[in-house]
Amino acid sequence: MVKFERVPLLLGLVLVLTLVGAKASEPVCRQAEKFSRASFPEGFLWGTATAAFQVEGAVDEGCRGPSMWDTFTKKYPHRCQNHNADVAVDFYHRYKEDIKLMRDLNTDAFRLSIAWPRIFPHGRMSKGISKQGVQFYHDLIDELLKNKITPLVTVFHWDTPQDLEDEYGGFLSGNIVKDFTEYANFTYHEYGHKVKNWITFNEPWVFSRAGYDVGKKAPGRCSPYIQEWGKHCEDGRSGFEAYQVSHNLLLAHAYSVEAFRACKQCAGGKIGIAHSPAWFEPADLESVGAPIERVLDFILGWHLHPTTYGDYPQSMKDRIGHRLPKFTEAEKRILKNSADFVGMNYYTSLFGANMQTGDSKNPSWTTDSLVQWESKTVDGYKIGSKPAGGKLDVYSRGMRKLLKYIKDNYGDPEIMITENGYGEDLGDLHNDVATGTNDHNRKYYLQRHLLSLHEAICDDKVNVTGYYVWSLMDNFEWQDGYKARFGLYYIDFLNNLTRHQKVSGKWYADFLKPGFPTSKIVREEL
Ligand SMILES: CC1=CC(=O)CC(C)(C)[C@@]1(O)/C=C/C(C)=C\C(=O)O[C@@H]1O[C@H](CO)[C@@H](O)[C@H](O)[C@H]1O
Repeated sequence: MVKFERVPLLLGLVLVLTLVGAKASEPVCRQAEKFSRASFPEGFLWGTATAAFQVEGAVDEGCRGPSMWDTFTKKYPHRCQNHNADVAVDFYHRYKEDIKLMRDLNTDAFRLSIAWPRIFPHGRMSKGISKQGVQFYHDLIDELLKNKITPLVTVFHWDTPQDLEDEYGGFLSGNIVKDFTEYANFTYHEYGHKVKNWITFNEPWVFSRAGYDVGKKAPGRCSPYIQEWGKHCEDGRSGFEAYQVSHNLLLAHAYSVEAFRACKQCAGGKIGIAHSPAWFEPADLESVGAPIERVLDFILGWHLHPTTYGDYPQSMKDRIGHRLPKFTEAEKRILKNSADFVGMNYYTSLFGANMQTGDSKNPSWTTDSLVQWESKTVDGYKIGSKPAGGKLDVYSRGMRKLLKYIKDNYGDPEIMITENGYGEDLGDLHNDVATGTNDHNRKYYLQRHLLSLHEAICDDKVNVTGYYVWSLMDNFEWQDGYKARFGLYYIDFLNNLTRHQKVSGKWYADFLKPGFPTSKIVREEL
């Protein structure tokens, strides 16, 4: 029998054992009267995200050199809606005003990217450094810090210096590893004492597949047999180049992380990659299990497996064979554990249908995975709702499932949602400010995803530490030009790029306002 006076002692022992048993990384959720930022763990970062090429403009200022996206938009205007990013939304000149908008949203974090050709206009240091470019990012970062907004810096968001494209084909060549590492290392040493959160690469899967397998994004390379885009591609080799590009990119990541970890002024900082997986549900019984595992390996494991475990997923090696480059043992060692956190950009989910055979004569990333992407099951069920004008199906559970999947399969890492947002094409009403700001669909999208995120953190105990809405404001949406709007602020392109807060922006600001009764939505309504 337990004697009364021993009870406190026993309770103390239980408490100690519980604390020892609990993982230090496990999130501590808080009770809040209303669903709001107060429902999330203390210290969670709330922000918005952008990328240099999509917002800055000023492409000829401060000695900036051209990037491959400048070339792509000028050489193939028809592949980008006849739009370019020469002015974009003029963030280069208006960043102070835009930081006020971030304050108005009650955000405390901001994801930006550095444009490589703004720092090294010709791609490498020996060919010149742009002092103005370097200064621009100092000014921007200082202004953020002055406003108590924590920067998350992406070193590379797709704007390869054109000179490196011309010299050796950019990421198609192993030469990029040295040049990228030099550039990244320069940024770490220049800004590492001010910036503690870093991302080396944005969305390697999209960069390699869309640029070098499908040909939809710069540099627009693919084989002629690729549906829809093949007719536009002047050069390329689908089923080969994307794997080579990612191989070089992964090595560039690993060597640059080694440089980051050796950089004294970067001490206390962390660095990762921003991935962009979709979640997949099986389209039929035949697709349950292995096919879904395989497509997740292809879309996420391709880059997350090497940076966690040092090599590509076995399913990719089995399927792609000699077309998948191999890492040496030394490279595997440097790749392993080369990310301090996992960045995840989440937008949508799809159904995956098992394919019996690939197309060995006409290889491509998609057929290599032996999984067909579908937006409906054979019975006609949709993965989620797609409001009129919306770019993608809305399926917030996919985000929760992916977070749990990463926790379970990649060693329970720290994760940041580095992008999440709703894109729409307003069609004929593109320039109608009232329509553009009345974006209830975006507000619902954010609400649903934040509820799923809360479940991932508080119920599944996934270690998520930040959330960034894509995007602060409408901007240059790559091959969709300015037609697709993602912002919490509407840009009036006909009226001096005036910024207008949308309904979604107002909602996010309220959600983030300390103590504000933001919303009556409860889980059952999901
Ligand atoms: C949007 C998606 C459609 C698909 O068919 C495949 C997905 C579901 C995996 C998908 O998420 C692909 C996304 C792509 C191609 C691009 C992307 O995620 O880009 C990032 O998102 C922003 C909005 O598109 C973009 O502006 C930003 O620069 C990118 O980081």
